[in-house]
Amino acid sequence: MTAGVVIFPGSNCDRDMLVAIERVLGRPAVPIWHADTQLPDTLGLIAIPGGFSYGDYLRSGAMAARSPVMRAVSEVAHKGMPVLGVCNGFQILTEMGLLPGALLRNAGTNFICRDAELIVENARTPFTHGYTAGQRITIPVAHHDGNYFADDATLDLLENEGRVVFRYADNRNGSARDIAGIVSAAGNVLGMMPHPERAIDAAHGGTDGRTLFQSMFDALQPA
Ligand SMILES: NC(=O)CC[C@H](N)C(=O)O
Repeated sequence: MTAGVVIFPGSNCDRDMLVAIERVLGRPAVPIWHADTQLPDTLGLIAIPGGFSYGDYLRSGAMAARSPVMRAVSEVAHKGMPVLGVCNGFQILTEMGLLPGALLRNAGTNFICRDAELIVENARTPFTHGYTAGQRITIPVAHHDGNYFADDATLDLLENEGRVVFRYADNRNGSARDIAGIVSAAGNVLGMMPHPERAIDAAHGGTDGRTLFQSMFDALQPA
């Protein structure tokens, strides 16, 4: 199984994501360029990293969502391949319609860059089964468009289906219902604003992100 990391012009967390996967999985991840139209055959997992794809023009993630490679990503996501979108990756997944809602400008309009305390709401997903429900973890955030928005009916649906995976313990960006991360109805697509790839090594100041990568890889191993 190979893990791929999609790279757009303006991505800036792609290297961190490649390194996080390599460190935790023990095998190199493959970079996938935005203009590619085909994905490698050996791919078992796709990560869409953070950054400012296409300069965040129009809206964060709007142009990346329409780039050639994302057609192929959408196809495999619909077939059940795990897809992790972090920060700009989450924005791209909502713009593609793979996840509901939108990421609006932060309440207060400031860029927020800090360690965020999260509550693990659902520890039964392929991405979070190594955590325990209710566990508090610290993962860094760095964004200006992290204010999760969806209408009330969608928010109720997400809550009722257990699709809210992470919540902010201290919500500074204004996200509806403190939502920091959600999964798709089928459970194989996770979007989250905090950066687990920035919390995998003690030198980062914390390693709470490691469990997310470990959970994903464990879920992919044949039984
Ligand atoms: N770190 C990131 O991925 C930044 C995401 C996005 N472009 C924002 O600032 O909201």
